[in-house]
Amino acid sequence: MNHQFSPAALAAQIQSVGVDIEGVNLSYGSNHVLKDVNLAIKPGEFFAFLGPSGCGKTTLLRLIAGFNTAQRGEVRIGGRDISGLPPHRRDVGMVFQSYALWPHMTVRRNVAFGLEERRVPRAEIERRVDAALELVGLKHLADRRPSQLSGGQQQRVALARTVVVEPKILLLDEPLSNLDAKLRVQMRQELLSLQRKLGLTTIFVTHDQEEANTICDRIAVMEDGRVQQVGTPQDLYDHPANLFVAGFLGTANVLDGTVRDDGAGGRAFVGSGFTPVALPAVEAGTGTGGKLMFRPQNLAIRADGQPPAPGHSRLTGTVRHREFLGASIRYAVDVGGQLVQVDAPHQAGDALLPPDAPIILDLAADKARFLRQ
Ligand SMILES: Nc1ncnc2c1ncn2[C@@H]1O[C@H](COP(=O)(O)OP(=O)(O)OP(=O)(O)O)[C@@H](O)[C@H]1O
Repeated sequence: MNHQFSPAALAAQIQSVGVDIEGVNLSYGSNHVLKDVNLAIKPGEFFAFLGPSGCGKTTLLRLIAGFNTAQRGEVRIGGRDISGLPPHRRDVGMVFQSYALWPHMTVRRNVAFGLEERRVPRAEIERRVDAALELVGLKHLADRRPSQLSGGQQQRVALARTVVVEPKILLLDEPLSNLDAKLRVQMRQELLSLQRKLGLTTIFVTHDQEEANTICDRIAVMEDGRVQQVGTPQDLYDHPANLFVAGFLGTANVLDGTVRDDGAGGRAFVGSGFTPVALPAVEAGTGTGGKLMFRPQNLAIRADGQPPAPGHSRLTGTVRHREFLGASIRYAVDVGGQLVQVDAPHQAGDALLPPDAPIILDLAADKARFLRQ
């Protein structure tokens, strides 16, 4: 192997491979934790497992790493079934929430450790460690111990230590959760730029939708051991498959109602406190009950007397409370006994609506989604 031992050469050594998870079921005793999980992660993709605490994200990640065993199903890396392989033969690098650095070793020795275990020649170790430290911007701190580093720097050491052995897949288990809010934002951009430089297929576990949205190409939203939906952040936000996904990726307004004929050969959603909302693409028979989901920014406040704009439904309600957010005001509005949130853009000098004020809202019908559950 002709290593140049620069960050670019380290990147060139990494081959992007895909990860396929098929029909995976895993139980701890009677606790069925992963339920028929199927996922196809593409080579070079930055992919997130996103979901609330206890939904099985870490269990799935550890299954890929080889620390857990499924009762049913298969995991393939680069097309090869790795279910029978122990962790050290899977070419998988994992970064833990706690970093798991050796406290008695310098940064350099921490990063070198995996290469020493693999009995890589000393001179090659030195050069590869230099390249990995340069990649994460820590060459100047190579002789410090972990306790002499900030949280963000320790995180970078953990990353350097993982990528220096040139894994095929990088697994990150809530890697930013021990950092303060400002550093978390900075580190997520660093993670993204490192991942792009290396082109390394990366799976990132998080319960923080903003983190997943800002850095990941695609996200699998998980709930109670099942994958609810897979898509780009924008897909999931704009076209959630169900109420769980809608509510997990941002604020979701939900109105109860029923599908009815609109009298012109189409369908409309009908309920209390709003005029019928056209549902042009919905495949639900008349009389089907369901929910209409839309975002706070899909509503516009109208002055009394203005007719609804074309393609809009009219909602009438009462302001219950408001939050001043600077650039906008979020009003919580009672519409026919159901609470709806609306974001109104704010300019200096604008008057705010007080609690108990009547309010008229227009909903852009093409932004609303009919959901059966
Ligand atoms: N080693 C284990 N033995 C028994 N049960 C476990 C074990 N590890 C996890 N569990 C259980 O499996 C379920 C899923 O846990 P997991 O850690 O995968 O969730 P998670 O989505 O990663 O949550 P968090 O965000 O809190 O880490 C939980 O009910 C948990 O209690």
